[in-house]
Amino acid sequence: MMKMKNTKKSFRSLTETIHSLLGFKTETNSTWANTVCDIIKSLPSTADYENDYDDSAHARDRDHDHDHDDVIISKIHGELATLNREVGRLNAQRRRVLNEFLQLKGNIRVFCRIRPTINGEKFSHQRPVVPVDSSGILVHFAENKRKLYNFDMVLHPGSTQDEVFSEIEPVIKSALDGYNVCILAYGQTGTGKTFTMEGNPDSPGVVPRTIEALFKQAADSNHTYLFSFSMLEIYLGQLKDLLIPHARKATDPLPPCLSIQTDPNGGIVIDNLVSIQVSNFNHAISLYRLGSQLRSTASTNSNKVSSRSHCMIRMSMTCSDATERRKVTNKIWMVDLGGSERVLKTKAWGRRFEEGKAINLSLSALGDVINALQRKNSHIPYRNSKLTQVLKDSLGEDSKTLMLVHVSPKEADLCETVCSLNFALRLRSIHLGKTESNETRVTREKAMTDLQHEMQEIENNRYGFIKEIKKLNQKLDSLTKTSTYSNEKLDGLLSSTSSLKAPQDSADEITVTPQSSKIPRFMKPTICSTRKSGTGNQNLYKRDIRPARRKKLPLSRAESVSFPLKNMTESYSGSSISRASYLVGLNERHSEIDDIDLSSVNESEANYRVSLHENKRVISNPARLKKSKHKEHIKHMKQGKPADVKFAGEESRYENSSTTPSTIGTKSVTGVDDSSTECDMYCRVMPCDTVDDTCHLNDDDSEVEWAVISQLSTREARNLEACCELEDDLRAEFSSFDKVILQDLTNHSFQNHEHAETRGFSDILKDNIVIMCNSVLVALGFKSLGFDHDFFQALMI
Ligand SMILES: Nc1ncnc2c1ncn2[C@@H]1O[C@H](COP(=O)(O)OP(=O)(O)OP(=O)(O)O)[C@@H](O)[C@H]1O
Repeated sequence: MMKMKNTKKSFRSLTETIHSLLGFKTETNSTWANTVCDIIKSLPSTADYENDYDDSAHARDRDHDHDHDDVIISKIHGELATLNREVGRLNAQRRRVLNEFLQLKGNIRVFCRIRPTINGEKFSHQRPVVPVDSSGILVHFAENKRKLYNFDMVLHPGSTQDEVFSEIEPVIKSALDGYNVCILAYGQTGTGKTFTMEGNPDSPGVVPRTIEALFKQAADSNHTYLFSFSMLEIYLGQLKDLLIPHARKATDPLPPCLSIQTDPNGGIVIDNLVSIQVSNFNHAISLYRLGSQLRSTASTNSNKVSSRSHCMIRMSMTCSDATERRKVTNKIWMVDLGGSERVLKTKAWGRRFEEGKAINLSLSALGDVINALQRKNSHIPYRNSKLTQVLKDSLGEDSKTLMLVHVSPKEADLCETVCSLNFALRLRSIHLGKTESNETRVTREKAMTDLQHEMQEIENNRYGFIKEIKKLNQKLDSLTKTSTYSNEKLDGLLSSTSSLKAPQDSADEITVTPQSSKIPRFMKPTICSTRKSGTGNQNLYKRDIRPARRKKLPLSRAESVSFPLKNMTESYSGSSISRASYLVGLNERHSEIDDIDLSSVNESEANYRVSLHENKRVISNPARLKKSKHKEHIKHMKQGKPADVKFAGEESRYENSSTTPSTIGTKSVTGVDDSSTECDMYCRVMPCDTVDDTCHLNDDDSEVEWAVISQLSTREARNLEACCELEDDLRAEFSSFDKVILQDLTNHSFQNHEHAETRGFSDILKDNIVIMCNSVLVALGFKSLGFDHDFFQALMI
């Protein structure tokens, strides 16, 4: 206090001193005096000093409070760190218990789902397939001939998608723990495999739920996961990438051939398979929807929209900061197997017959492999089908397999039902049934119950810790208005706490949980699923289907259209570029780039190209050019007219981007009416076929900042109308953007010439009138100067 008073005095005396100085120097130097006066004026008054003093006293008090708060905050931080460590420890324990539990349950588990009756199916006699409890099914062959089938779980006809998924969820946790996981939907055609895997918007199936759970659980964990999505089908024994449009005509370029390879660690790698890094659920689901549209389906006697192939969805995940994980990179396969069918019964012929045969053969090979695995045979016949080759590293010892066998409730299908049940039983009984003595079974079941209790305890403790963290966070919030560990995240953690469920006791009661009618956009059905729903399910699929006819999009023009391939090759090591004629420009410079981040298109796996520049981004789709357009382009080029594209043969592609940079130059396609420019950034794919071809692009590639070529083009994207459809897709996918514009670039190179050649009559008339007027004026000029026309003509000569 004394010190403060002294300071006050010294300030006062400073004013006095300056005032006295002013008096002393006034006569000698007026400028100096004025300056000093100014200083005096700007000096605070005495009252101000007093206020300052009070403020500083308060500030001191506040500082004191702050010091106190700081102590509390650092204490809370310390407690939070301890609690988080505890949660981490419990997570590790939970992982171990879960794994032990699943091992006891069996690494290969078989569930059976009975389809409910649909489309007014009626039963004249007693139901042929009756669930007796949560693990048994009674099949009535005849009046007094019945057989009981046991499974790990029986999902009765009324079981909801929620119930199905709750049984599957533990294996998803295993996937995040680094195990390869395989979920297979098996069964006769029309028994609901696709329904289980894909579901519908009201009751989404295993695939969307699994993807959602993966992202959610990964976000709740303490680690960073990188997910990538792939989708393929095995049709007539051939692998087809479902993220690349299929060739439809003989002249269409073939998509790259997929081949199954084994890496040095014994893992399976599918060469050329597109694998797109997905950053969130919406992104993955949009790709799933796109892939579903390309599935091979057909109408058969048994199912209106029958899958004629095995559809395989792969979510790969990499987590390098979790040492306790089984593998750094692992995957989860979700497979909608083709329907097993008796070809005689379905009366299939021709292609349908071939498809049925191929499906049956691969299913039989799958059965052999799982059977051999269960028996622990030294030889596992993986090589007998493409299906088992692809799943080789996800079916064995170190992975978790879940087979969902589907059966029909119809008496007419009894034969197929028994075949499916026997198939499933063959897989299951080997490790659990016949070879297991009663004593072992009791011990196993006891161990499982113990683990369940242990898991419950872990979850309770974890819950307690998380609640504690939440409270501390709130306290911290009130002190600092910031929190290191958001409560939303904690809410997620709390809701994700799970326990190992005991099998349900009663399966007889059929209850259908009403589903929410509010469905997220990504759950809206695909065209394929809408078709698949058939008449019986029309109420379930209420997608805003595109109008049958669409107005053509006006061509948007770009001042300069460029595609910085040379930069692309730096950021991406993809293997090929598809021929493409269409362009998508996005006008919005949006900050939520992560939402559409297709930038991490995988290594050497396909037709995707990514270029990343500062802020802008463009999405372009590779679509094939019409043959006629190729010819036109070539013709124009030969005539020396500006052309922006060169074409060569049909089949060849850039095989390796590292060989292409030197062949890719730049050339402008400017000269297009810029007043009509609608996009401020463009991207185009250069449809060069051979490495020798030179694709010219604009030197000024600053306009293209983000270039993502994805398979967003549908197979029909060959004309503008199809582009309109594509535009719809894009709008849906990237609704956060202001505008999505498609541009038919194939017309670009011709626009100048067309401009000259297609001038209207009015333009020609206007030109002629101008010439006439000029002539009259010149003539009048000469006349007025006194020269006659002879003189003028002489001049002209
Ligand atoms: N649990 C269920 N609840 C309601 N409808 C179902 C259920 N299971 C199947 N369905 C309906 O049965 C029909 C056939 O199902 P789905 O197409 O999924 O069979 P599938 O086994 O995939 O046939 P395929 O092998 O021929 O492709 C569909 O209309 C589907 O909506």
